[in-house]
Amino acid sequence: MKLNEKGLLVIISGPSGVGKGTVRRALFNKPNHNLVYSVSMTTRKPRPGEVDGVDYYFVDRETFEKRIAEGKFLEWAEFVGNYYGTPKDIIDEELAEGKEVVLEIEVDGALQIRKNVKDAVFIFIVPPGKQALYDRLLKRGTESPEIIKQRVEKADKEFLLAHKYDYIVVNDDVDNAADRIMAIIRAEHAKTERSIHNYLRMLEEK
Ligand SMILES: Nc1nc2c(ncn2[C@@H]2O[C@H](COP(=O)(O)OP(=O)(O)O)[C@@H](O)[C@H]2O)c(=O)[nH]1
Ligand SMILES: Nc1ncnc2c1ncn2[C@@H]1O[C@H](COP(=O)(O)OP(=O)(O)O)[C@@H](O)[C@H]1O
Repeated sequence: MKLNEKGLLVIISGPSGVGKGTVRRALFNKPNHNLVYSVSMTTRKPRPGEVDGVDYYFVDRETFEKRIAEGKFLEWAEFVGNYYGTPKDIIDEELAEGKEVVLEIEVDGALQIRKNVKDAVFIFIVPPGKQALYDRLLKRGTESPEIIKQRVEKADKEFLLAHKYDYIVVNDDVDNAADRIMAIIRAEHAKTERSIHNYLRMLEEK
């Protein structure tokens, strides 16, 4: 029985260092899901251990700007000195296949999608306290103190837009946060319009 013919965009945002990547990896390790991760394109330099095509598509500014001009992004934004964008073509294919496509993106980009896409659920991840952001970025050790400062300052502005999201998830414990996101995705699938659409398709296939 195929009940998820109609794809869903799952937008996960939240300030740098809140644990988006960590929670997303825990989410993908859960059993029985139909999730795929949308690999973004960025002009940021790879961190040690990051793999091109897995964590991001790493490109230079010229390549990124050419892609903007060609309309190749579902959304894009500049974040603390670098471009980040969601490649469009692959997402269209995955949604048509009924997949749940997870985007881990910052607030400007999420709000662009809010305007243009109907089948999307918006989740904002918050830390258990303000100091936690700074502590987590420091512990991760991938950014210089100056960039950490800029990212934490940026977080204050991002919090002001959190009310535009459908759900807030506190990342106190990674596994609990991933469970809550999975519950949100399940609930989204059971919404009437989506369920009726999928149910009728299922009857047609019989
Ligand atoms: N708008 C937009 N933001 C993105 C995209 N990919 C990543 N981001 C966001 O850009 C910000 C910086 O990402 P990154 O440099 O990897 O730092 P990290 O989130 O602290 O690991 C984060 O908020 C990401 O969620 C994208 O395709 N579009
Ligand atoms: N619930 C949590 N409790 C403690 N540390 C966490 C938690 N979630 C993530 N971290 C740590 O915080 C740091 C930032 O997490 P990361 O997933 O890279 O954040 P983001 O992708 O939002 O920038 C990492 O070192 C990660 O191990």
